[in-house]
Amino acid sequence: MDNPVFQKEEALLHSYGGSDRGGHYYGSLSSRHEARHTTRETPFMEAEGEVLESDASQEAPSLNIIGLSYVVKERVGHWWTGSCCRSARTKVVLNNLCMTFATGELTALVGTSGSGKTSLLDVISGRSTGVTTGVVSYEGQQCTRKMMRQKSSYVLQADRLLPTLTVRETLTYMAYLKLPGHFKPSDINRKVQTVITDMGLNHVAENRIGGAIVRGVSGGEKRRITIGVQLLKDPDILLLDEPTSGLDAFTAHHLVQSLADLAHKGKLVIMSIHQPRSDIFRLLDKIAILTIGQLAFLGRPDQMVPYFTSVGYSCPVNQNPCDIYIDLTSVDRRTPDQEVKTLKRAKKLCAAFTNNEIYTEILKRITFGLSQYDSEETQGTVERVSKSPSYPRTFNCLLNRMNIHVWRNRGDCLGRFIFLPFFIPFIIMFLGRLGLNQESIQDRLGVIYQASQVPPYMGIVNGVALYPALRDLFYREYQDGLYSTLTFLGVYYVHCLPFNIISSLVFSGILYWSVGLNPDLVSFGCFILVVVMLSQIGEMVTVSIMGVFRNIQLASNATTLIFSASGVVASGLLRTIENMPTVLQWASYIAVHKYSTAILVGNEFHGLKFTCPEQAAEQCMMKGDNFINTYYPHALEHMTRNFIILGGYSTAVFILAFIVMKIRGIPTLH
Ligand SMILES: Nc1ncnc2c1ncn2[C@@H]1O[C@H](COP(=O)(O)OP(=O)(O)OP(=O)(O)O)[C@@H](O)[C@H]1O
Repeated sequence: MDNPVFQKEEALLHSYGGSDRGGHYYGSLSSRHEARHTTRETPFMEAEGEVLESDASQEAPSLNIIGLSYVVKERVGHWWTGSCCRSARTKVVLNNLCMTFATGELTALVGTSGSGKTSLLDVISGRSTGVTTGVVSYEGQQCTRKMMRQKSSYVLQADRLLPTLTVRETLTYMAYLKLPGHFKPSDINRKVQTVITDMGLNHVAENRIGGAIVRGVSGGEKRRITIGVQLLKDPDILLLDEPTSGLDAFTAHHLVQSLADLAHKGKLVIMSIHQPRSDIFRLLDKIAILTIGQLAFLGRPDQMVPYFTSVGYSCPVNQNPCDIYIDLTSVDRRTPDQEVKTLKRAKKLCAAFTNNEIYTEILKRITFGLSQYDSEETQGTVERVSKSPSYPRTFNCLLNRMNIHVWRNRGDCLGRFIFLPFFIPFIIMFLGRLGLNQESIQDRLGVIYQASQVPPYMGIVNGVALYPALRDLFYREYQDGLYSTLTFLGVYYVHCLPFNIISSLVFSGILYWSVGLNPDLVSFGCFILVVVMLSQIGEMVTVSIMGVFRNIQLASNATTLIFSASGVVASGLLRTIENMPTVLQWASYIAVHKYSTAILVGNEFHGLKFTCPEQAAEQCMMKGDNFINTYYPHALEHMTRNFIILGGYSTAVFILAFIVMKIRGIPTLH
């Protein structure tokens, strides 16, 4: 420990401290030693003596990982046991990794499924959910989640793009969300064009992305767009999880060639890949083989065969070394005997690597890299100050994107405008034109029941059709730190309002005058307002319930049940509320239909006079106001109050959707 450089490194690492949940998400060097899960020792001490002899002309590594362990908790048992009652099993996903990555290099993380490649990228990018110990540093400084989100961009395995937008539109909207507010539209267009050119997307720039039904760009082009989205911010570090998965050999080769070009232009690029073909292998600057969360090799591709040959595993002629050595380090879990045998071999290979001079050189480079930045100015954690776009710009951009998405999607658009009015012919056929005889009282109640039941259902249908795709995109963009949950829900609320107003106007306008409801213009206005509010409430309740149940089917069933129950129990149209059991009478107070029906009944019957056959005059309800006083006693005097409650409902369900999303959190996306 006499070595001055190493002492400084120790001091720097100790000063980081902190826990996984704090501002610094990697533990200190001391916690690394405590949390070590194997008996394998990192030969820091051997490296220490040689640090000052390290070749100073060597390029300083940028991203260093020192003694990184990552532990997650797995819940064991069936879901119905409840998450609180299920026992939790601790799983060590990454075990004491020491790695170094340099700017200007493309490094591939390879290894069999479950070896820890994605988890390592999650930890580096600051998206891990488990407990992390050890140190990740960039340019000599302890990384925080915030810092890594600013400096790095992470391309997930799955493309999450809106199928209705063109390639250029997708990148332009993302540029508005990602780039600082001082970027003018002309700067943004220039930036987007540069990314389109860099990613080789010029020939499809004006094409729609497309989806399962409408054919758009190819799978490889989608991958390039996803990568392009992450390049808009011009990140120092680009992380990619399986960028070639699902691509044919030719497209995969070209994609990796683009990544290598990017790296050679001055970026630090790390990608995970299952089993690179030999043509891809040749494009890599570094390769890391992971197995059982440990490092079996990290070095240049040309070091691989000599290294494995030196530990007793040569590569047959004309074979892809990657295929051979990934298989060699894999654990075969098909039979217990095979598992024991291959696990032993994998552990032996990991231990052998840590005793090899390539590994010692890695440790020297880590220490050398840390010493490069160990100056007064770079002490501590410095986070790049990045100006975000202004709130109105973000809001406007999201709103435009959502509206374009709906307008371009024939199904969503027709759903928004046509579903609600679609009910009109059915209701007209069923009831015909209302007169003012005694039977018309029952018929009017039928129209009121339909007018208060159908709009929330249409809200549910529209919410289920549109919201999930936008929510998936939101999860992705939220993880990139682009905007908040409140902004997303606010934009969704504002975007659906005009659609609900237009469809409610059409629905109410035709229905009201066709069947001949109360011909008073104020009553007509109140009728429209109730229909708009019910549509909006229906859609926002669906959004809230989809926050509770991420399963769309479950959420739509639950929302339908809620509104059915509300209509049956609280409208008073099927059974008078006073005749119901006390518990249901109380429950009706929280049901939206109690207030909407009272408004619609008061609105419809006020001032109407009904005819009555002379012989049955005593059983007749001659005045509409008498009907109101008998069955909805306070409907007229509480009209304003009921409207305020309905307005409060719209706000309450919005707040509920926000709270639910906050409590449920954002799922880890892959
Ligand atoms: N949050 C988590 N909860 C439970 N298990 C986890 C969690 N994160 C990772 N694991 C487990 O850790 C192991 C490594 O997962 P990881 O996704 O990193 O592997 P991988 O090498 O990327 O695999 P693949 O190539 O199949 O994507 C797996 O067994 C996985 O189930």
